[in-house]
Amino acid sequence: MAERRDRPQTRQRVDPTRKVAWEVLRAVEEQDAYVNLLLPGLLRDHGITGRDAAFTTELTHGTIRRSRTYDAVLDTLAPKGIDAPVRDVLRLGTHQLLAMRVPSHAAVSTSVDLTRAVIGHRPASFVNAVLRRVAAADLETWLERVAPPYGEDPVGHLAVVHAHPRWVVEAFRDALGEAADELPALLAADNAAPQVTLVVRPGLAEPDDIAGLDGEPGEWSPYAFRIAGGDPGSIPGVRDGRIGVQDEGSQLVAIVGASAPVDGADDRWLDLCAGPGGKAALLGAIAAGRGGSLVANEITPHRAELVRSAVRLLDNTDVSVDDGRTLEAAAPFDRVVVDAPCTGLGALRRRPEARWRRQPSDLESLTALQRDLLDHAIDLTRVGGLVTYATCSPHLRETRGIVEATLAARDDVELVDAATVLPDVPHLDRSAPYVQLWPHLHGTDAMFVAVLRRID
Ligand SMILES: C[S@@+](CC[C@H](N)C(=O)[O-])C[C@H]1O[C@@H](n2cnc3c(N)ncnc32)[C@H](O)[C@@H]1O
Repeated sequence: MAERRDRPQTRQRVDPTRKVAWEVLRAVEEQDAYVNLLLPGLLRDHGITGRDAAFTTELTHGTIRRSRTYDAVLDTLAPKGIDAPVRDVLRLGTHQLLAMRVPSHAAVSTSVDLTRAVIGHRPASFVNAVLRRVAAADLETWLERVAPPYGEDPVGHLAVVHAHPRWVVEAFRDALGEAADELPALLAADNAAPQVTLVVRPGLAEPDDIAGLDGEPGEWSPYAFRIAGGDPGSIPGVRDGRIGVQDEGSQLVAIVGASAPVDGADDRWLDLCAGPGGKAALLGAIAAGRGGSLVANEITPHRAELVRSAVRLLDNTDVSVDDGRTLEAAAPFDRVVVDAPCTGLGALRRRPEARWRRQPSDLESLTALQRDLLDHAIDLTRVGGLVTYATCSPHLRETRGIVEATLAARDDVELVDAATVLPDVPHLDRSAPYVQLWPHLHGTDAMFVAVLRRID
């Protein structure tokens, strides 16, 4: 009997949505899995669709985003330690109790059933006892108990309340600069699911292609259309590549890259870091409308395949698979876009696990790569041509730090005011020559853009 109780009870009735969420949490912890890659397949395999799929997605994403905050709650209730598989059941239960509208009895009993089904009988009463104590207070009350007081440790307080690592809170505070009082709003925006935005690629799609869709045009990109919901993959134009799914911030990066004023010839364009190809497809489509061509380069072969797929309708766009630090070209380019590999701290809304996986030490290798890529991009640009440098991170070492170090080291480039290229976009710090977008102000990822002109 005892042996049977210690094994998972395979015949135990278990809610498939919660079981899938638990499996994703385990894979994130044990195998460094990516939620966005793993979850859709598991939903399909288990036949979870519609409202159940939306519930599972919110349960998984929300729990992982807030996992360290929930750990602070759970550790006060179980100070002797919690085994990792049990902790994941408790994190899911805690999210249902404190952040979803799941009635307490349902959140607790389904967590107990889940424990019996996937771990065994023994921890079930422990899970029951801990979750009943979690349910005894609401989120606000728990946060007051487990977060350091704001007055004593503002960064530590915000880190727990908004579930971000301390170093990320500090990086955002530094990037906001004089607007540091917006930090709580920025952190809160990072915990909300982003709206799905389409890019209606010019010259490929017609207004008719989105006519029947429930949504509204984007605010600043003429190509953006924000949809109210549903699966964008079911839209015919998306399936055949005339329309894409692309954050409006990413569209604005491509628009700056394509529109900052250049003197003279303007028909040879390069996207140095193109995978998976969202910006390349928009840049290529804009270039095609002006009679220009694009080389879309990507170092990783499987990501270059994604670029090929994204630009498959554009006969002015060639894909190359090369290291952007050493790529050779027959002739220099009029425009080069460097959408550099970065920490991705500006897109945390999209990747629930990323905030906990990224480490400050990642900055060393990334900033060295960013410097080298920007340097080589300048080498590949003709005199008078433009280099657009972008990151989906607002971290100052990856943004201004890279641009300023490059300007200090070279006398053949000057800074162009990128913000003037987007005169209608509000909330840009127009005293600086850069564009920095923010989730809490623009509803976009926190994209950074700088433009440099080759002068010698
Ligand atoms: C931020 S992503 C680019 C996103 C892309 N522009 C888009 O909009 O879909 C950076 C890309 O740079 C690629 N990369 C990394 N190191 C590189 C290198 N040395 N040369 C060229 N590409 C590189 C990465 O594989 C990744 O696909």
